[in-house]
Formats: sequence, structure tokens, C-alpha cells
Amino acid sequence: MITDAQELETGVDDVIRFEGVSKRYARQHAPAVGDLTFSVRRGELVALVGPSGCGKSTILRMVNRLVEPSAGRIVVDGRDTTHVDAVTLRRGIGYVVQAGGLLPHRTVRRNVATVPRLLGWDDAVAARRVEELLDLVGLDPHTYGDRYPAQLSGGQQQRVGVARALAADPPVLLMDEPFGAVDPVVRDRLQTQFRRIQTDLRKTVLFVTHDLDEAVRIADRIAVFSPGGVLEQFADPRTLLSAPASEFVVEFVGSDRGLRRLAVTPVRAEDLAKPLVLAPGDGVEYAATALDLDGGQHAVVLAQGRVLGWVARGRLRTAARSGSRDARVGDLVQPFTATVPAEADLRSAFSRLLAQEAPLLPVLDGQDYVGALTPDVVHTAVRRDVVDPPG
Ligand SMILES: Nc1ncnc2c1ncn2[C@@H]1O[C@H](COP(=O)(O)OP(=O)(O)OP(=O)(O)O)[C@@H](O)[C@H]1O
Repeated sequence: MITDAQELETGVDDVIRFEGVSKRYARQHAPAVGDLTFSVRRGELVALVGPSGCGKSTILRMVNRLVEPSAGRIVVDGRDTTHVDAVTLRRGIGYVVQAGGLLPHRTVRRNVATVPRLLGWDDAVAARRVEELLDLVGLDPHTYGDRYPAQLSGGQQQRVGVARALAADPPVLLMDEPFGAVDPVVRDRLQTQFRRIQTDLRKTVLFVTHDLDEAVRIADRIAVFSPGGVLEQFADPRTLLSAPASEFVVEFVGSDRGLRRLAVTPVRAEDLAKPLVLAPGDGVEYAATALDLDGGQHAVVLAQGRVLGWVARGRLRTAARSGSRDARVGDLVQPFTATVPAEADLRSAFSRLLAQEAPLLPVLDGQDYVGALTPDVVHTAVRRDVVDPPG
């Protein structure tokens, strides 16, 4: 039992706090984790990354006391975990492992209901909760509820694992390589879906992954560890990629960190290109002259604030030279096959740009045109982060 006297002060927002925590396994010469101090705020997703054997799983498993620290203490929600009965502690903390860690002889429903049953929930309440959670993770309860884990794909098993960890609505989730056992396409989908769930539920999450790109995509902050569980840097993804704090982190994030940074760099209105804007009714002679004066190679064609497409300077010149007095910009306009939402990140925006023929893409805030994305815009935005790192 926890008494008020045992409640420990934490920073208002700290839900998990490591205070000088070390772990030395029996018969191991070097510590797996050495003198670790850091904390995770309420509603935050922190990814633990680092090379194999650097102590990530050990750190995670000390939170729910599957591994006991050799020194220091871990405070969860204001309580020193060593003062909480380990079984009670574990029931209050969701735990997701690779491949879902499902019980093979239990149906999906029974797997998800594991903790509610242990907590003695009423059967009807638990059953309702199970349906709700399967829906949340995108599995139709009627189709999948009565299947056994072996009758599911890897990605589906993983989703059941997430549903099971969320079943008793724990404030804290520990996830150990949860998407490690599925192929990259499924992994991508699971990450997106989990990020969406997390935006709604705002759990406090510790997430172990080998995959730096996964961490960059889903984490609010990333903790990079070197062998011996040494915390090298703890920062938001953009700062980590823009301003690595040590040689070890530079090496770990790799020479392509500029590319990785695209995923966490927003498209900013002030960076966008502002090509000449024409109307479909403008005559081609006027348009060709205007574009010459503007100095750009392309113009965007708008009608009542809506994007119709683009025209190239060369095409306008040719049409103007051919002397057709009635020719209008609207006759030459080429539609965009894609647009970029203003809230997009540069990685998705740039990949849309690469996938189509036009040398620029319109960026839209809702339906409104706010500027154009070009390769130069991408370059400027990424360079700015290097010169002027965030945070
Ligand atoms: N039960 C154990 N007994 C002895 N040594 C252990 C035990 N569990 C882990 N270790 C050692 O502790 C160190 C850290 O292991 P841990 O599994 O925490 O690392 P990790 O970063 O999660 O590795 P990986 O990314 O490969 O899963 C390793 O050197 C490992 O061999």
C-alpha cells in the first residue's frame, strides 16, 4: 500500500523519473546502465535509442520492476517504485513487446481483456472495453475478436498487443521494439496509427527502438544512449538532428541526418517561393512579358483564389510568338497532379514534388493558395536548421 507520506515530490509534469539509477547484472563486469538521471513528462512520448546492448530494454524494464535497479530510484507518478508491490505496479503500467507478446491459446478478446479481468472488472464492462479498443486500433471486433494470435498477421498481432496494453487505461505505457517484427510498409502504417492514437490519449510513453527514423517520426523527445546505458543526449528530434551533442551522437544519427531532418521540418509559409500569379483570362503576350519581368521560369494560375495549374515561360513565349491574339493563359495551363497541405512536413512534401512532373507544387491552407514548394525551398529550410538549430 502507498501512503501519502510515501508520495514523493516530482516536477509537476514528471511522470517517470530516474534518479541516479544503475544496473549491474550478476556476473557482469561492466554496468548495463550507469548512474542515469532523466525524466519523462506527462503525456510525452520518449524514445530510447542506441546501439544493440546499450541498456535500452534494461532501462525500460526497470520501470515496471521486471528488472530491479542496483542503485538509485525510479519514481512513477510520484511514487518510488520500490515501495509499490511489483504486481500492482505492473497492472497499472501498459507493456507492449515485439510481436505483441500475446498468449497463443487465448482469443484476441481474451488477450485484450487480460488486465481488466485481473483487476476484477465486471464482465460486461470489460467486454465493452475490448470492443472499443479493437475499434481504436483498427481491427473489426466481429472479424478478429474470436481468432487466435496464430490466425493474425504480424501487424494485426502487434495492434492487439497495443490494445491489450491500453485495456485498463494506464497512464503510463512501456513499449519495447513494438513494431520491430513487421515489414517496413506495415511498420509505417502502425507508426502513423499509433501516433494518431497517442495524440488523442496522451499517455506517458517510454518507447525502445533500434530504428532512429521511427523515433524521429513518433517521439516528442529522443534519448540517445551509448554502451553502459550512458545518456548522450536527450532532446526533441529536430534538435537532435540539427545539433548532435557529442561525437557519439553525430556517428549514431549518421551522415544522412539532413535527410532525416526533413521528416521533422515543417513547411513554413515564409520559406515558400512566390512565383508570378496569372489569371486564366490573361492574354499570353501580357503573361509572357510579365514573366520576363518577374524573372521566374513558371507562373501559378489562380481563379478566384483557387489553383488551376501552372504555365512555363517557354510555352507562353512560343504562344505569344505564334501571334494568336486571342490565346489566353487558360488555354496553356497545366494542372498540378498534387498539392501540399500547409501543415505538411518537408519529407512528405518533397516526395510529392519528386513524384510529379511539375517543377513546383502549390501549398494550400485549406483551399487557399499560400505559395509554392520548389527544390530550392526544401534546401533553404533544411539549411536554416543547420545554421540556426531549433530550441
Ligand atoms: N538478464 C541478464 N543477465 C546478464 N546480463 C544481461 C541481462 N540482460 C541484459 N544483459 C546485458 O546488459 C546489457 C544491456 O542489455 P539490454 O538488453 O538492456 O540492451 P538493449 O540496448 O536493449 O539491446 P538490444 O537493442 O540488442 O535489445 C547487455 O550487455 C546485455 O548482454
